[in-house]
Amino acid sequence: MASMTADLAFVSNYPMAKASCMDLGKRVFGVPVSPRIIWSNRRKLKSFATRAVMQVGSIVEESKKEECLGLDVVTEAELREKGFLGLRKTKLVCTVGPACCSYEELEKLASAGMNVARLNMCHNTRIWHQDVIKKIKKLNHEKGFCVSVMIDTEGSQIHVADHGGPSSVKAEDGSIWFFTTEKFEGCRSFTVQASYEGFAEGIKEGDELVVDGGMATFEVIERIGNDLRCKCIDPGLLLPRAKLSFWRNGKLVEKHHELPTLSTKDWSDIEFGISEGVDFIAMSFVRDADAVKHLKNYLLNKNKSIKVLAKIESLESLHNLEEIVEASDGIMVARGDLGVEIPLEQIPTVQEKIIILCRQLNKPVIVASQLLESMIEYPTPTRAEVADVSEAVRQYADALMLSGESAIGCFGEKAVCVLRMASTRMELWSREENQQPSFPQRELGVSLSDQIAEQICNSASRMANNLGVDAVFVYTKHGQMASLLSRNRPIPPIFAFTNEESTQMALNLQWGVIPILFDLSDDMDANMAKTIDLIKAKGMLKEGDAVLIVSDAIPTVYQTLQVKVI
Ligand SMILES: Nc1ncnc2c1ncn2[C@@H]1O[C@H](COP(=O)(O)OP(=O)(O)OP(=O)(O)O)[C@@H](O)[C@H]1O
Ligand SMILES: CC(=O)C(=O)O
Ligand SMILES: [K+]
Ligand SMILES: [Mg+2]
Repeated sequence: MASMTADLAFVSNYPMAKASCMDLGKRVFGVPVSPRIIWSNRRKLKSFATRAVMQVGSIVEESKKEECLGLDVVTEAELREKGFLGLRKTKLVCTVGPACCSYEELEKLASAGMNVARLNMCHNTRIWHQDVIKKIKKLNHEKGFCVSVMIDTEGSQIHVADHGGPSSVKAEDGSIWFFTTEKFEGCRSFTVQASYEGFAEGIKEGDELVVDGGMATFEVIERIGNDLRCKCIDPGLLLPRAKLSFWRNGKLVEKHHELPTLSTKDWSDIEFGISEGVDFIAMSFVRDADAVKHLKNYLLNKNKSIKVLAKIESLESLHNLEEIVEASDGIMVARGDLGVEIPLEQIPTVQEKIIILCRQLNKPVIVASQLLESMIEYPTPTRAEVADVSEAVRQYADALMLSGESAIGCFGEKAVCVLRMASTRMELWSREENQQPSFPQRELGVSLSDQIAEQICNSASRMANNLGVDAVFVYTKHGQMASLLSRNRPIPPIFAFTNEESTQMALNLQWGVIPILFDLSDDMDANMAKTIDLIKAKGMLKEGDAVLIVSDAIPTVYQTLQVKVI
């Protein structure tokens, strides 16, 4: 049987330590695979640890004046309070809206743990969004936060343009309503404006018109040109921009294929995002991989390293899930609109399936919508909401997202704290009480295109867990190895040092990764010595602490790897 061995270069000046590492590598894996690492272990290699740290200590004396560690203020505070293993791994995304758009409110969200700010281009003006982006960049620059910016496209969706009332309107059982595409000013009672011209096309008498995934339901009783006369059969509320879907014989009548994934307005919003230097573009209502590839190529041709996230929120996207995940830089499980297109009871299993697929294909995944919905109005979440949040963390999603809770709610900061506390608690439970194997290797069955990097990171993560190291340091240009390490969901946090700001901001979304902007040199020994020293100088790393180091930053070091298939 063919077996693969990797003979990898150690970045270490200590022959004795190197031999011990190799030996331990063999014992840990049972095969001679050894990632290029330098590490010291409190328990197993005490003498080497002392020597290594002393060596590093002498280097810091020389470099003290010129460097500072670009660790963000939130991580630094958390690290001081809880230590390496207490750092939160699950990332938090907050939607910015009128309730949190001031500098002070944004600062509160950032302090509470917001990693990414999301701007939904459905709402408000570009000037408003520009102002928010400026404030976030100012907070990062002046106050030492590290918050990335995401814009979320409006997409082409069939929704209520106007329902004839100022806010919500009740539809009573048996009441007759007109749904029209005719544009009119002001209110007409029992008349609802739909956003899309072709809204009534293909719709027949007897079809059901479902509002917001079940908030209210109507039966189509007559089609009159572009209008539908409908009877309310399940009373409920019509909210502004309520989503509309049609059902026939218990199946969704799919209408998205009639609409472009990126409208003219979406392209203008993308241009806006590019010029404002956003880090992520989340594409609404992605149907297949082509739209994602198109946007990615567009950005590539403009030499922009903005990450493209595909939102899974239509039935069609579920049919093409694998190709969409493959084509994108990350995924959002957009449960709000997804719940309009599939029965609600299917959401939990679909969510888990998407999270597993994203991990296999190494793409970050965000779980979004209604996580703490009741906190829009109340200062405490329901028990069911906390259970939902914890389940997403237990499934190892990369990130959790707040929508209305932060955008329009009265308790946005508190909602972030609830997410933070629930995630930290569940991460600890999974790990310490050993309820879940920390390394579910079987779930990572797929081999990615760069097998060497994949194997190094799998092995490194396993070593980090088995040896009980305090932290993993990765030196990375484009974030590849940081992301491959994160994919393994190792126990220690992953400190990713990169000299590319776009890499730093993109890694902000990845589970367990603390991205740090650092002036990497071509000398790996110097990089290691400097970064270890800088963390040590802040009192965060003590003698005897163990750090495992991986790198994809320097091509010449990378090329010293050899892989033999025997
Ligand atoms: N920039 C904004 N200005 C005004 N209101 C906003 C803004 N962003 C969000 N909101 C409000 O917060 C609510 C929740 O926001 P969010 O953008 O997450 O809605 P969503 O329906 O989940 O997203 P999507 O439209 O992408 O499906 C919205 O219904 C809207 O009322
Ligand atoms: C976030 C979003 O777009 C949704 O849940 O529909
Ligand atoms: K949107
Ligand atoms: Mg949506």
